[in-house]
Amino acid sequence: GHLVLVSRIAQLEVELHLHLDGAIRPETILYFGRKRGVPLPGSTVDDLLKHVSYKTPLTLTKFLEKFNHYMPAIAGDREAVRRIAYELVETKAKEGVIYVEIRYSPHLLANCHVDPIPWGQTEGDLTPDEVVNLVNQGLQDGERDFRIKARSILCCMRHMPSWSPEVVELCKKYQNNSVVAIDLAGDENAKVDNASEHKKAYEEAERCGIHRTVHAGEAGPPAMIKEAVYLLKAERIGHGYHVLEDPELYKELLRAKMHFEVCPWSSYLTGACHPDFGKHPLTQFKKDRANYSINTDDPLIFNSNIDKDYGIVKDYMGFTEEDFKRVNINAAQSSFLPEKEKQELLNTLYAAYGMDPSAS
Ligand SMILES: O=c1[nH]cnc2c1ncn2[C@@H]1O[C@H](CO)[C@@H](O)[C@H]1O
Repeated sequence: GHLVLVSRIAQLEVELHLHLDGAIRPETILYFGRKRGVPLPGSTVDDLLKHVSYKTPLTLTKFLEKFNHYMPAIAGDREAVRRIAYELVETKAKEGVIYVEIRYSPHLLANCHVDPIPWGQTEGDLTPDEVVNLVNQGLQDGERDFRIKARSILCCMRHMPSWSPEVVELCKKYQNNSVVAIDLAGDENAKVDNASEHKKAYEEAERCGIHRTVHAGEAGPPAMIKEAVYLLKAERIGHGYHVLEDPELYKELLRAKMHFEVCPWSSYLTGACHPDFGKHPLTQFKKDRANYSINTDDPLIFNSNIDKDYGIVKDYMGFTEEDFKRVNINAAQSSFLPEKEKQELLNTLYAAYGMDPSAS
């Protein structure tokens, strides 16, 4: 009878690590490819996904090449940039996410005032600044229509230190107008000459009260995490799996309650972790009651959604409903929202989870 309806605890989620350009609907890529006459590797959703998504581990470097297949259809188009942001909020709302931080590189969606112009585009008139404006509009329209909260994080790219000064300037210009933080994404094993530009950008972010996260220790060694924390003053670590190879550092970060943005299915497909989920760093994080969230990362390329990642940790790592509550409370606590909004988010979760706020 009707009692069955209450048997499943309504699980509301908080997602902190999600790439806008790794979460585009294939239908939207096909639409803009056709509309703009940009050739794509397939003309149906299935064909396109055959090239863009995959099921067995690649290297991080090979995974990052997947973006080449479809970004030319989206980058440089105002309507497309605004729409992918809007649609991602809709997708997340349908998955039960009530607060999401969406990250992207403004430069990788632009076709002017960016050097080099990405994806082999011819020069146009969409600047990184206007990209941020368009994404903000999409996110804000999505928040209104789908009644969840969405904020954004602007990415510096490891291999493009020359873009980083503008990334932090855009964070400042749009601070708390959707934008809450700066990130450093891309291939952490790539050799970079001008890495001091990243450091300068992060110093400026700290000076201006802009929150900081860094992709580190995903495919790279624990030294990258050290650098992220102590040099770049990261408040959260994107992935961070390889922290376990430096027990001293791990102990320090546990003590400091450093937040790890864990992406289970992503970590399998990028070859970041041992393919046996029973040996995944998350099992250790769980034992140690570390501070972490569970995230999808690039659901287009990983052909996934939040249920996939929750399913993996439930089936292979023994996560229970109670564990998921704690994960999401930690995520909310480590979110980059201003204090008052963070409290509101926490209160919403406590109420939904039937928890006493003072008991956590
Ligand atoms: O798992 C990841 N590790 C490192 N970089 C990534 C990952 N997923 C996406 N990006 C990079 O971040 C850019 C901005 O969103 C993407 O274009 C991609 O190059």
